[in-house]
Amino acid sequence: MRLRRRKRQREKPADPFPELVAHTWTARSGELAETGMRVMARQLPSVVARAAGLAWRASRADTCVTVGCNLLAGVFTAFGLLATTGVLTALFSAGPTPDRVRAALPSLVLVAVAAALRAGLQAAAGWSQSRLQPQVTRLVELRLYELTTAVELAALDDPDFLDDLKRAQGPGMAAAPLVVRTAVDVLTGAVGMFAAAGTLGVLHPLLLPLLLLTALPEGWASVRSARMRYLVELAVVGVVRRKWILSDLMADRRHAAEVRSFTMRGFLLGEYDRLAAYQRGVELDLARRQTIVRVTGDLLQGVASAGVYVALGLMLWSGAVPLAVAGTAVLAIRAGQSSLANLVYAVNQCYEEGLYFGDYLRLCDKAEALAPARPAETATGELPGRFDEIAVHDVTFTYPGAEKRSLNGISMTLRRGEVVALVGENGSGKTTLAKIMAGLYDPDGGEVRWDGVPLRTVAPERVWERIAVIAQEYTHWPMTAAQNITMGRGGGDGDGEDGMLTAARAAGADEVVADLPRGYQTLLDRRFEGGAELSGGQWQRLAVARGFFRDAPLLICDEPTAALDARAEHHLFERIRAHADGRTVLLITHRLASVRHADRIYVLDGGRVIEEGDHAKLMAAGGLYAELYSLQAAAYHAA
Ligand SMILES: Nc1ncnc2c1ncn2[C@@H]1O[C@H](COP(=O)(O)OP(=O)(O)OP(=O)(O)O)[C@@H](O)[C@H]1O
Repeated sequence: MRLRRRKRQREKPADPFPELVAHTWTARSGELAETGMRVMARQLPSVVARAAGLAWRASRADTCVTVGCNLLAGVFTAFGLLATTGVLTALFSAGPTPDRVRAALPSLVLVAVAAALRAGLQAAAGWSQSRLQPQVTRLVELRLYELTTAVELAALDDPDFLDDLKRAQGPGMAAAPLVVRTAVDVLTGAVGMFAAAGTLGVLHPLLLPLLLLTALPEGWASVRSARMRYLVELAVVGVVRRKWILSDLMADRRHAAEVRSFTMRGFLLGEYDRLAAYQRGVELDLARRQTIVRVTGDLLQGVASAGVYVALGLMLWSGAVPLAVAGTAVLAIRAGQSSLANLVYAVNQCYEEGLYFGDYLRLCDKAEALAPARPAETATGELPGRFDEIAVHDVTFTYPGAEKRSLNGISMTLRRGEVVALVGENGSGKTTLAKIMAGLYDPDGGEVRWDGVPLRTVAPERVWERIAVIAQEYTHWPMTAAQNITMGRGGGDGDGEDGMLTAARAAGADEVVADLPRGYQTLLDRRFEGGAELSGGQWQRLAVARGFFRDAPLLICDEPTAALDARAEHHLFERIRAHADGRTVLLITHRLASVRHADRIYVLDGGRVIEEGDHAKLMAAGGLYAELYSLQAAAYHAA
C-alpha cells in the first residue's frame, strides 16, 4: 500500500509555483489519486443515475432514442455475429464451391441486413446523443443562475459558499454534458461487450474467458493513461488559471493603458512564458509516460491475443469447436475487445466528470436551502403600498464569517415626506444599515417595521418593489442607455418612456444621452461594434436616473454624488429634496453641506447611533458631526 502511494506521489510533477497549487480545484487530486477500479465501480451507478436523471429532464425523447437505439444496435451486433456462423458453416462444408457460396447466401443477406440496421441505429443514437448535449448545458446553466440570483445576499458574503460556487460554475457546470455523454458511452460499450460476450457464450462457453483475457491489457492501459492525464491536469490547474489571468491582463482593453504607461509588457510576457514553459514541460512528460503505458498495454495485448489464438487452435484441433464457429469466435473476440476497451475508458471518464458534476449538484442543494428566504406564497406579512413610517428598533447585524458586529443596536424612525441622512466615518455601518432597511439582509437581532409590519414576515420581493436604491457600488450594465434606466421595472424600452425621460432629466442623464451616437438606443459596451463608453460621473447619472425611474415610496441614496461634478451634485441634491414630496429619502453622504437641509441626521460610529437631530441641533451639540462639518467647511474657507 505504502509502495503504491509512493509510486503515485512520483507521478505528480514537482511544482515550482507552490502559491498557486493551493487552489480549491486541486482538492479532488488526492481523492482521485487514491481511487482504484473498485471505488469507481462502487460509485459509478450513482453517477450514471444522476446523468440519466439530467438527460431525462433535458429531453425525454432524445434520452429514449439514445438508450433504445443503443440497445437495439447491440441486439443486431449479436444477431450479425451469429449469422456469420451460418455463412462460415456453409462455406466450409463439403461440395463444389458454387454450391457452397449459394448455400451461404441467405446467411450472408442476414449479416448484411444486421450490419445495415446496426449502423443505422448507431447513427440515430449518436445523433440523439449530440442533441442531448446542448439541452443539458442549457438546463444546468439556467438552473445555476436561477439559484445564484435568488439566494440571500448574505450567502454571497460567505467565503465557503463563494468557493463552492466557483467550483460549480467552472468545472462543475462544464462536466454536466460530459457526464451525460460518457454515461451513454458506458451504455454503448456495455451493450457492445455483452453482444460479443453473448455470442461467444452461445458458440462455446469456454470462449467467454478468452475475450476478457485479450481485453484486459488495453483496458488497463486506457484507464491508467486517462488517470495520468487527469492528475496532471489537476496539478497544473493553478498554473492554467494564472495564465488565463495574465492573458486577460495582456489582451483586455481595460488594462491596455496601464500596461503601456507602466511599461509592464516585458514583465507580463516573461511571467506568462514562465508558466507556459512549465506547463509544456509537464505535458511533454505526460505524453512520454502515456506512450510507455500504451506500448506496454499493446505488448501485453499482443501476448494475450497470441495465447487466445493458440487456445482457439487447440480447441479446433481437439474437435471442441468446428472451424466455422472458430472463425466467428475470432470476429466476436475482436468486436468484444474494442467494446470492452471503450467501456473501461468510458467508465473512467464518467467517474472523473462525475466528481466535478458532484460539485455542481452540491452547490445547487446548498443554494436551494438558501433561496428564496421567504417565498411570496408562504410569507404572512403584507406591506402597505405607501407607508407612513419606517421604524428601526434595536437592530444588530454581523456579516457571515465576520468576527465583529457591523451594527450594534440601532434605532431610528423615517416618516413619509422626510429626507433622513446617515453620516459617519468610513466603516461606521451606514451602508449595512441601508441594506437592512432595503430588506437585503435580515438583522441578527431587533427589527425593521413598515407601518407596524415587521420586514421579517414579508417576502423580500415585496419589499424590493417598494424601494429604489442608488447604491455606492453600482453596475455598469452592458445594455442600452434606455435599458440602463428602465431595466428591473417593466424592462422594455417602450415601457413608460415619459417616465424614463423625466427620470433622466432629473438625474442629468439626458445630457449624457444627448451626446451618444444612437441616443437612448446606444449600447453602453465598447466590446461590441457601435458600443459607447461613459465616464464615471456619466455612469453615475444613469444610476441615479434608474433610482428615480422606479418611483418607489422609499429612495435610498448611498453616496449618489461621489463621481459627480459640482454643478451636477448641486442639481441632484435639490432634486432629491423635491423627490421626497410624498415619499421618503434615506441619504448617505460624506458631503455634509448637502445634509444641512435634511429633516433629521443620524450620526453613526462603530455600528451605533451616537448623535441625532437636525443640522442646527447637532452643530450646537459640538460632537462628531460638528467636528466633521467644521473640518469640511474650513477646507473651503482656506481655499
Ligand atoms: N460584505 C461584507 N462582509 C464582511 N464585512 C463587511 C462587509 N461589508 C461591510 N463590512 C464591514 O462592516 C462594517 C460597516 O461597513 P459599511 O460598509 O456599512 O460602512 P460605511 O459606514 O457604509 O462605510 P463607508 O463610509 O466607507 O462607505 C465595516 O467594518 C466593514 O468592514
